[in-house]
Amino acid sequence: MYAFYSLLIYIFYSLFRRDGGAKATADPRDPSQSASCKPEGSHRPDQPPAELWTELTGLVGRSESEDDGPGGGAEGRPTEVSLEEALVRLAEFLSVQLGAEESCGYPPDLSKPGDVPPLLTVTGQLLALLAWMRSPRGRQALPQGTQPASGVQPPTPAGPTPPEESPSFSLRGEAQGQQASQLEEDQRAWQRLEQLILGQLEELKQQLDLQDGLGQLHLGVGATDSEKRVQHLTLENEALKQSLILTQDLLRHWGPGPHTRAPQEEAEALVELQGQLQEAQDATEALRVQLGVQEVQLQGLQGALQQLQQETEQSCRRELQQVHGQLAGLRARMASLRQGCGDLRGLVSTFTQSCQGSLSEARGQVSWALGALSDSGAGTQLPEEQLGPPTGCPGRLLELKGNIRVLCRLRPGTPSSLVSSEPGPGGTVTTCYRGHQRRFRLDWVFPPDASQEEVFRELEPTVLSCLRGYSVCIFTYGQTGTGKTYSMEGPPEDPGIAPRALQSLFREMRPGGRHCVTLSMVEIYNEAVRDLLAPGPPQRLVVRQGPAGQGGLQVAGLTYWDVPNLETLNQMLSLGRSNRATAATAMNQHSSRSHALVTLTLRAASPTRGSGTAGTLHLVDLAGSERAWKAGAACRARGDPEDAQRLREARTINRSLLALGGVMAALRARRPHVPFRDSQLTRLLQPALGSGATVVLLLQISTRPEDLGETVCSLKFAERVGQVELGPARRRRAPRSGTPSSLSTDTPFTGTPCTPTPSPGSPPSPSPDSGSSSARAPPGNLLF
Ligand SMILES: Nc1ncnc2c1ncn2[C@@H]1O[C@H](COP(=O)(O)OP(=O)(O)OP(=O)(O)O)[C@@H](O)[C@H]1O
Repeated sequence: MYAFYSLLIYIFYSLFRRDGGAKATADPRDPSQSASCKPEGSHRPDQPPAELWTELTGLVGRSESEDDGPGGGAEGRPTEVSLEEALVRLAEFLSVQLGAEESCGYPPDLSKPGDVPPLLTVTGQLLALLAWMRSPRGRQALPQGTQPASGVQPPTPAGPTPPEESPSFSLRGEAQGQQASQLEEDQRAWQRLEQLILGQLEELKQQLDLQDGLGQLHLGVGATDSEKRVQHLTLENEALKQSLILTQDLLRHWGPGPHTRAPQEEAEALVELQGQLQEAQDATEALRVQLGVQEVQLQGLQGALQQLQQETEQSCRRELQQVHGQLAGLRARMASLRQGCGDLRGLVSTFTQSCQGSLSEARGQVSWALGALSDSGAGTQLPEEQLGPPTGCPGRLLELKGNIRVLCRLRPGTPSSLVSSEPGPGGTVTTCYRGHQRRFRLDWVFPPDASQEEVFRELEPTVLSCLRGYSVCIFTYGQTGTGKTYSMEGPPEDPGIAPRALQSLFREMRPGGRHCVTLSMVEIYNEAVRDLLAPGPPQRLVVRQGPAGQGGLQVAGLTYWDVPNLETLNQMLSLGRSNRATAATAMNQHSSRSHALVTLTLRAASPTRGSGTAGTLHLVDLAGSERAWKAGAACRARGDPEDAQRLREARTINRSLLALGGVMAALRARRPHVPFRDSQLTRLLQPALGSGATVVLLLQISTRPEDLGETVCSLKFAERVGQVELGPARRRRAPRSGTPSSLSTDTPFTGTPCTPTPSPGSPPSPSPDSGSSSARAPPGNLLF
């Protein structure tokens, strides 16, 4: 029982100390402090009843220790027990207590109001009070009730606007009225509860007094068990009394008490608080508005900054692009200047060489003339080649014109808007391929209706320069079926470049002249070099490098024919053509499946004891380029049993043409290494493409839309070839009377001796009316 009352006191103390602890500490009359001063420890029973008892006494002990205050020392201070924990302990204790009473044989009859133990009643009331105090209303009312009247400050003069002046006065007045009435109601409820608890405590006190009297009666009698129990109860009663007194003090002190603050004051305080709240809200709102304005300003500034950054970036980019453009322009200008400088250098060098050539030629002429005069008297006529350049030969102009020229001839056929041309010198071909328009400039463009005569007229000066010792190479290049063979050979009724060139050369040479013409003709079929003018069936020839120091190439077994006249030459050419490999392709019924190389050497003996000239004319009819997939598809569509053969031919042709492109690219870039050895074609063309040679590329293109891809490729190749510089054209000197072996390295093919036979597939035998052709038999391996 003692513990129970102590616990009750503790609960009260905890309740009120938590709610008004600060004030209780500050108040010297604080009952909790007086409670803590009470020597409750001395009232504890000598024999602890159970664990629960220990715990409860521990709780009380803790509350006492806590009550020691700040001066009590923090060392060994037990942890604070929560109110909830105390309540749980109280409930447990009650159940134990009731159980003990039941076990004693006089259980209380709870159905009768008179039999309900006052302890239970008081506890119930306390718990009800506790529940009310923890409710929102209790929380609201309790602090006000426990605050001393002095704590309420009267409204200051500088406080909020008087209610009469405030527009929200009526509303606030209503709120204040409601709060005041609620306060009064709570106060009345509190007083009722207080009265009730006090009454019950009084009843409890009376019962305790009764028990106390009984205890004193028994205390003096003896020391039986009942007496001991009575003594114990007496002590417990004593403790209860003290607890009761303490509880009353607590209630008196911490109860609502008389309200010192009038409702009017409360209302004024409320108004003031509301005013302060309103002010705070206004200030907050103003700050919020200010914040919003500053945020807007910040956003504006950020936007401006971003715009400024973008503008700066754009202007920087523009300037950078301009600088790039200027740089590119300057680079291009520098390149063109460099090129112009190179051209000028070339021209100067050409001109110098030309002058030197002319000078030496003049010297030779003078010396020859002097020799002739001394040998045969003043009436001796000068040889015709020394009288001046042949008619139609522009002489030095040819050298200055450039050593590589690219001409383009359009094959007749369906005109297409995808390929257009501006014919004539410096003409252009414009293609529109895959939506991309491209313009190619060439040295000369022949329209589809250009005649063979027109084409040759442009080439004739170059051809005739061979008579003066120049090395000239004319080759036709283009897609299969575009007219390469037509342009080079031509039909008998409309001959092409080769027959016209030979005719022109023999016309210029004049019968009885000092020129000696030799001829050789080979084809390259599937990378095999074959002699088309061999007396027997065409044999595969071996091409190899000449002995060190002599340079050039060796083509072992190649026949080399002296041609006395044009008729014999034409006969031999037609024989060689007939030996050439042809086959039907998708684009051409008589497609040349090999590259054909005709080489004519024109040696002019010098009238003096000096060296003569040795001009060379290479006429090359290349096999047509054909895309492999196209060739394969065409073969399959035709159902040709020799499909594989055609496909192989197409691949070999393309490979060798690719090698030719590689050689042209290396020459154009002036690389130290030119890959002449990549194919048999480039190996054989090496002398014709060497330094000082004159090269004419006749590009054949188709205007058909389906051939547009190949046409563009061919034009690109021609463009690359046009950029090659072989240096100024140079004349070749030949020994005064030499054999082919003594010719310079660009002298064409020489061959092993053979006896001409009239059988088909071999060179024609000499005929009395047409002169004679004879195969030369140079000593040993002959140079190419
Ligand atoms: N300018 C032209 N005028 C008239 N006919 C032409 C012309 N060009 C080409 N042809 C004709 O086109 C056909 C193919 O010509 P050609 O054999 O010369 O082509 P190619 O380029 O040599 O083909 P391939 O590379 O397959 O040998 C021939 O029948 C030829 O008569």
